[in-house]
Amino acid sequence: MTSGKFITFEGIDGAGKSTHLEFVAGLLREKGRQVVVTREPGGTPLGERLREILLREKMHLETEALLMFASRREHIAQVIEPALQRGDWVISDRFTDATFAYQGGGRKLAREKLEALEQWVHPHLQPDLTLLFDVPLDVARARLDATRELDKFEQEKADFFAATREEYLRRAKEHPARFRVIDSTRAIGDIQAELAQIVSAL
Ligand SMILES: Nc1ncnc2c1ncn2[C@@H]1O[C@H](COP(=O)(O)OP(=O)(O)OP(=O)(O)O)[C@@H](O)[C@H]1O
Ligand SMILES: Cc1cn([C@H]2C[C@H](O)[C@@H](COP(=O)(O)O)O2)c(=O)[nH]c1=O
Repeated sequence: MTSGKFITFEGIDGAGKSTHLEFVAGLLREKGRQVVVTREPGGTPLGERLREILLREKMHLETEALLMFASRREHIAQVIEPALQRGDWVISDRFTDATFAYQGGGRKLAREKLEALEQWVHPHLQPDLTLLFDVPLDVARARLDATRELDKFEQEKADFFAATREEYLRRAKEHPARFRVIDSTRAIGDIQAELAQIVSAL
């Protein structure tokens, strides 16, 4: 059995990450891999119910961080770990970097608290590769406005997203072996050409 890998997609809302999930999954399937595509918050029946609450209801910032990690605990137990143990590849639309970026950067929750939760919930699990889709705020906002009704996070102001993006980029610098920063302002075809190179090197 080949060993599976864990790939996460990250970026501020509207950066374009979801556009490329199935493309990367398709590349891996062409190479004969079994691929599980999932997301956070969500990915399990309980996680999807938590997602509904998290994306709609206002709450204390610590409640929000705890619910993100509660959803994640279930996701790891029910989906991520079983898939990796089977030798499948897992692609998740967001994981713990999102909590550091949104609840830490955006909402200013102390990083030490998030590190403690990370140690509790997944002390031995980290993505093998994190693709960070990076765009300036105005580009992300224009993409969102063109597409849909905005959820609780998407309605946040520019300074929230500036801090979220900054924390993503800080983490990418902190973990250079794991992160690949993708310039997501480019045409979709150009981004996919880069993704194909990254995947073939895995
Ligand atoms: N490189 C690109 N150029 C132009 N438009 C793009 C590009 N990438 C994505 N888009 C468009 O931007 C919109 C948002 O993309 P997408 O849903 O992939 O973003 P996202 O980062 O997953 O957002 P969210 O996290 O809020 O779900 C979509 O309409 C998509 O077609
Ligand atoms: C995992 C995670 C997510 N969020 C936020 C980020 C997004 O605004 C939503 C998820 O929606 P998406 O469009 O499907 O990406 O939730 C967060 O604040 N903290 C997290 O840990």
